Amino acid sequence: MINTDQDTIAAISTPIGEGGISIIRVSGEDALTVVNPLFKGKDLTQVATHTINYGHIINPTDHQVADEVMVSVMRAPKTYTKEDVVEINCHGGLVATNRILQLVLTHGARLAEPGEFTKRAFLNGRLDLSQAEAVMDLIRAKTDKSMDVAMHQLNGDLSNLIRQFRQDILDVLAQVEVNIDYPEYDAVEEMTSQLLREKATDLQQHIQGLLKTARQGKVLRDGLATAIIGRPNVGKSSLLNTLLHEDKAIVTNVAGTTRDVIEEYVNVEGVPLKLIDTAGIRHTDDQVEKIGVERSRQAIKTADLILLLIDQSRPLSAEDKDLIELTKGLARMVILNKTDLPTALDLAELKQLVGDDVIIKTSIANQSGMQELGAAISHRFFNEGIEAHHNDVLITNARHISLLTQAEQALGDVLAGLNDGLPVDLVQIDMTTAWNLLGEITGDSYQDELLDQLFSQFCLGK
Ligand SMILES: Nc1nc2c(c(=O)[nH]1)N(C=O)[C@@H](CNc1ccc(C(=O)N[C@@H](CCC(=O)O)C(=O)O)cc1)CN2
Ligand SMILES: Nc1nc2c(ncn2[C@@H]2O[C@H](COP(=O)(O)OP(=O)(O)OP(=O)(O)O)[C@@H](O)[C@H]2O)c(=O)[nH]1
Ligand SMILES: [Mg+2]
Repeated sequence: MINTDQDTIAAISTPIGEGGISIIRVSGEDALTVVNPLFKGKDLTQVATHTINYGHIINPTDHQVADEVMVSVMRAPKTYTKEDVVEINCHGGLVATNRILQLVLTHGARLAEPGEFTKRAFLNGRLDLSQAEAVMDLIRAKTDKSMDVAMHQLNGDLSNLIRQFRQDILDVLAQVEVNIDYPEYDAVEEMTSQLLREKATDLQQHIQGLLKTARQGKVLRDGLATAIIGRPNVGKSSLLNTLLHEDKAIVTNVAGTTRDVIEEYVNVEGVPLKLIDTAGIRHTDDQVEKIGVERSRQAIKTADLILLLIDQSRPLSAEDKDLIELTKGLARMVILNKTDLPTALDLAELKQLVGDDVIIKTSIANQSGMQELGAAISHRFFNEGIEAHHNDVLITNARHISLLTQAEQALGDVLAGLNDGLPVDLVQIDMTTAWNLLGEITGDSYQDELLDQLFSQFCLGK
């Protein structure tokens, strides 16, 4: 296979569409010699590094001006990729941006693959693998909290922890080697297995602790999936709109207004929620509504939290009772809405049906009860310990979870081997396996296929 890691690459690094400014990023040995002949202004090969330079991009063949631009020149190695980087800042818009990209591509650069700039940052040693993954998490972050988690990972907090684990394993393996080389001392075998046992137990506990953060990490990254459930017309879409401070979902007094599931991200009292407004659940012969109802049932199954809305201005209906039954045992909060209207519901009966679940009274129309609802959500969230590790490292990535799980198992094998009295050199193998698995998280050991697969999920231009 031809190695293309030395090519000079180019891509549009800003979203495609109308905007104030667009950036075409060029990286590689020839970045300057590719862009310079297209630039009318200062001689870019002569300007100081890390300067931005005003001028025009021209087509050298017909001398037509493509756009008025600012060009940043950043020479290796202090750049994002550690290669020479040139960034052309042009007017935002499809035409100018594509024109310039085309010119760059026909004058010596090739189109970058998705994530290729960041891949080079990794290959050239500026980032490790978990930091490169954090770059993508940053871009995808939907809440402040998930941005913070990704930022910590980009800063190397996870990498440092993993490196420490690996160093500990190396130290113990080195000690074991020394012991094996000097078998004349008494009880050396005893000491060696004691050493291995202590370290394996200690690391196993650390890794188990990390794996515990994974669920929390997922919530912080993706938001707590919160399904708003209830029969038609109870005020589900009104609740979504109120929490969002935006008229996102259609609200009418017609039962069956919402037909499809609507998802929106919102922060409630510091809790990142992925709110899911659903179609009111009832029996219906309407084809479209039927599908919506089916999707609502699906949303119940996958939700982390269920907000069950009930209209307290009406008696509990059979549909309400069905929904109470359907959501029984799930993480659920009951919201009694329309408290601005006279009460027609039998509260004692409801309490009997929902047991110990939190019940919150609201009038979404009058914005009352919203603070209580926010407080109840954050109380529930933080009391479940979601925030407990908030200054520590959080695991958010499926690849990391899988590798940590395997490493934890390898350490379990170390302990089992010691208990079964296996020879130390066999136990060492499991210890080394744990060391290798941890190394895959930071990319200290990796395979090319992994890199291709990982970076191909990135955005173009990143
Ligand atoms: N125009 C522009 N804005 C951008 C980026 C970019 O590439 N271009 N970034 C891209 O994602 C982010 C900033 N991240 C960056 C991270 C490291 C380096 C860098 O040059 N690092 C060098 C030297 C740092 C220094 O001068 O001290 C290094 O670490 O060796 C640049 C950008 C967000 N904003
Ligand atoms: N009086 C009163 N009316 C409310 C309150 N909350 C919502 N409504 C009204 O109830 C009606 C239904 O509200 P929606 O938010 O569309 O109800 P929904 O549960 O999303 O209904 P479907 O999408 O049909 O399942 C609208 O006319 C709202 O204005 C409230 O607290 N008090
Ligand atoms: Mg609705």
